[in-house]
Amino acid sequence: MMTTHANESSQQELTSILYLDGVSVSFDGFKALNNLSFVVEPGEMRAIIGPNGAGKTTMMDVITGKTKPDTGEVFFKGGIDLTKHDEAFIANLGIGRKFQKPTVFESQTVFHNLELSLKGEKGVMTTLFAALNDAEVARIIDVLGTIRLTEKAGDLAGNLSHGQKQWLEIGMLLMQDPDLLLVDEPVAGMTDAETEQTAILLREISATHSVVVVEHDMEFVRALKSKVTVLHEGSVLAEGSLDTVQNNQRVIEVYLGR
Ligand SMILES: Nc1ncnc2c1ncn2[C@@H]1O[C@H](COP(=O)(O)OP(=O)(O)OP(=O)(O)O)[C@@H](O)[C@H]1O
Repeated sequence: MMTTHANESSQQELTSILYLDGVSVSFDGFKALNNLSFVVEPGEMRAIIGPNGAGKTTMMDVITGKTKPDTGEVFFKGGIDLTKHDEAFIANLGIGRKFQKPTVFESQTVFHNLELSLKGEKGVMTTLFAALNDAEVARIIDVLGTIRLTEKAGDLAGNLSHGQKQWLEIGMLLMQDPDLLLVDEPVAGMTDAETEQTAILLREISATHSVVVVEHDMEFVRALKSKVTVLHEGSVLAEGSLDTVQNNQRVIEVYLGR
């Protein structure tokens, strides 16, 4: 008879939005990920924390197909084996990634940045001259509201504050309507007010999308009110509410207490 654990695992594999099991990645013999396993449920927001070098970026790289794991399983939406696909294909499957540094088109307006991100692979030249249909305009207006940039729609992206550029880039991801958003250190360099707004904004987004956020700022992580996974040396050290992991002795030793 199969063990209960195996049955539970395969059940989670089928119903989860993101499923990592036993994932290892080595660089020249150094294990950046070491038997990493965690599961994100549909509609969940998850914060990933951990010291420098814990493997957070490598984990994102594995999910988005930039790095192939040496061993382990990575599944999206139940049955899609992400280890079998490249980055472009995975992005089209509905996984949007926001890197730490914003990469908006500075010489274009906020509105146009969102327009250029519309799904449909129209190509930049076509998009520049194609008229938007009503549904597309409505969608851009909706996203402008979500990212708090309605008033800035006609401004050049280059004139936005650092925090607003981060929001615009989140908006550009939202235009593609991904099922899963991966957000890397969104509040680094933000003002306190922007950081607070970003937590509210991501919580709103998580009502309709699954979101994985990597972040060091504990006050921000608390404001996300999500389950937290602590990585250390390429594995999960602890998982649970922020209060639970903050009181975990091992977490205090390797990360929070330093
Ligand atoms: N391409 C690579 N070649 C060699 N070593 C690498 C490579 N990428 C990552 N590493 C190493 O793997 C480990 C994990 O790195 P990773 O960037 O995933 O950690 P991190 O948790 O994102 O750290 P940080 O919080 O500093 O961004 C580090 O020790 C890093 O030096």
